[in-house]
Parts: sequence; structure tokens; C-alpha cells
Amino acid sequence: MKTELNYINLSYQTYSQKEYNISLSYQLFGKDLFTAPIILINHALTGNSNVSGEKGWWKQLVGDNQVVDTDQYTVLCFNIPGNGYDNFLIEDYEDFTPSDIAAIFLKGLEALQIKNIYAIIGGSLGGGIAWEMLAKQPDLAEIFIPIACDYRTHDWLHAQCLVQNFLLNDKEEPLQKARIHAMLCYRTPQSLNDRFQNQYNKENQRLESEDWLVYHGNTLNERFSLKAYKLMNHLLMNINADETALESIQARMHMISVDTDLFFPASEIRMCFENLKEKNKDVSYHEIQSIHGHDAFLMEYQQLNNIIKNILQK
Ligand SMILES: N[C@@H](CCO)C(=O)O
Repeated sequence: MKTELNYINLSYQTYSQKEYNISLSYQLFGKDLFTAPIILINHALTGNSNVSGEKGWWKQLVGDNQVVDTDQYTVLCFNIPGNGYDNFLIEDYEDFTPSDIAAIFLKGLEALQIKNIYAIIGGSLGGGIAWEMLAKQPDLAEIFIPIACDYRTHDWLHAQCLVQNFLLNDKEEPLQKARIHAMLCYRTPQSLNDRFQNQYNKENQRLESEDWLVYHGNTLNERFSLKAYKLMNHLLMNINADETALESIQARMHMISVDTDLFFPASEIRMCFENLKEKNKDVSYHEIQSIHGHDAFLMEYQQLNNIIKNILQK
């Protein structure tokens, strides 16, 4: 299986009229390009192109004999430029919106001479970028599976990203603090309360739940950079696919929400589904039941497997 990082050199003018030379990096998994149907997977906030294999962040879904079967498909995953996975960081992160990232990914596909994609799958921010890609190029894919995401950032999510921004501009441990707050948006009160039950960690002299949050803050700080996080948060805050263009999307759309998602509430995703259904689009709605909230798309693999298996088998 090919898993090395590959690069496409692009010159790109952002919608904010800034010129960038971008080395768009990507990974391919499974069948060689053009020998099998292509599935594009867009990564989430702190994810990257390494979607499958030993350290793959979605290896429970993508791999040999998995639901996204690398024995059957070519799986392509781009890095969002500036995520730092390929050591490329963006200083002026406000130059970019998800619409730019979508345009860059489309240019990447063009450079690879990929005209049609069998399926686009994206979770959270990655799904938002996928919405923007399809709004720009409605005939791009046969199947679209947006998971725990929406075609736009609604007020509540925007507000949480605003708090993230405040924390990211703090002088001390900005990334750790932002991650701690973000963890509370990715999970739910029940998820934390059931798990920790107010247990006290004597060694660290704090609640186990606090210990867990600090651990997540520190872990992200070790694997991710502040500049990258600022960009990703800015992108999450500004998903805004052209609503009128959604009607033109030709893909069969299978929206997947999480019933307890505090970031992209199931009710909003259902509303988007109902609007598109009313316009006679080929669209279906699936809901993951979980106490864990938004991050269920990285946890509830049995449910996700069942849903995606049925979609891809049709
Ligand atoms: N917790 C995940 C998803 C956030 O949307 C991440 O850090 O990428």
C-alpha cells in the first residue's frame, strides 16, 4: 500500500486576494490511481492525510477489508494546507476560508487529472470543506457522506470558536487551554460525568476529569502547532457553502449526525436534510446514537461501519 506523502505545487490566489505558493500534500491508500473507484476523505480539525494504516486516525473504517476497503478503492486524503503535518504553516491564517481550501483541493484533483470521484467522505471541518467543494463543482462525486458537519457554521459553533480564539491568544499555554475548552465541545456532560464519577486523583491532587483534560491539552501541544490550530479554528468558524448551489449537487447525499453533538447539532443537520429533500434531492439522513457528542464520529465505529457499509454497497 502506498502511504508516503506526495506533493502538488500550486500557485493560488485566495478569495482575500493574497498570492500563495502552496505545496499541497496528500496520501494515497489502496489501489493505484485510476485502477479503482476513488474515495476522497477530508480530515477534521487536528487530523491529517494519514487516514489508514498503523497510525491512521480512521483505521477502524479505512483499510484492507474495512468498510472503506482499500482492496476495492483508491483512498485519497489531502492535508489542509497549514495543518503542519507536512511542516507547512501559514502565518496570516485569516487570509484563508474553507472556500479557499475547497478551491485548493479541487485544484489538487485537477492536477492529479481526477475528474470524477466515487465518494467524498468528510467529518466535522473536513465535511464542511466537502460541502464547499460540491457547491463549487456539483458533479464532482457520485456519493457524498458528510459526518457530524454542516454546510455552514451556525451561531453556536461560531461562538465556541470565538472562545477558542480568546484562549489561543492567551500568553500562557494557549494551545493546551484551547484544547481543554474544545474537549468540552467535542464531548457531553453525560460522557464526562459517567466516565469520571467525581473520582479524585490523589497523586496529581485534582479530579480525574481535570487530569484527563490536562492530558488532552498537553498531548495536542506535543503533536500540533499553535499556528496550525489558529488556522483550523478560523476555518471551522467560517464554513459557508453557497446555499443556493446545494440544490445543484448531483451526488447521492447521506448525512450522518450524532444525536448529542454540541458542535453541529443533529437538529441543524436534519433541517438541511429536510430542505434538500423538499427540493427532490437524492438525500438520506442517519443519526448515530451516542452519549459522547461530536467526537462520536471518531468513537462509535460499529454504528458508523453499519451506516457507511450500507451506503457504499448500494
Ligand atoms: N476532535 C477532533 C474533531 C474535531 O472536530 C479533532 O481534534 O480533529
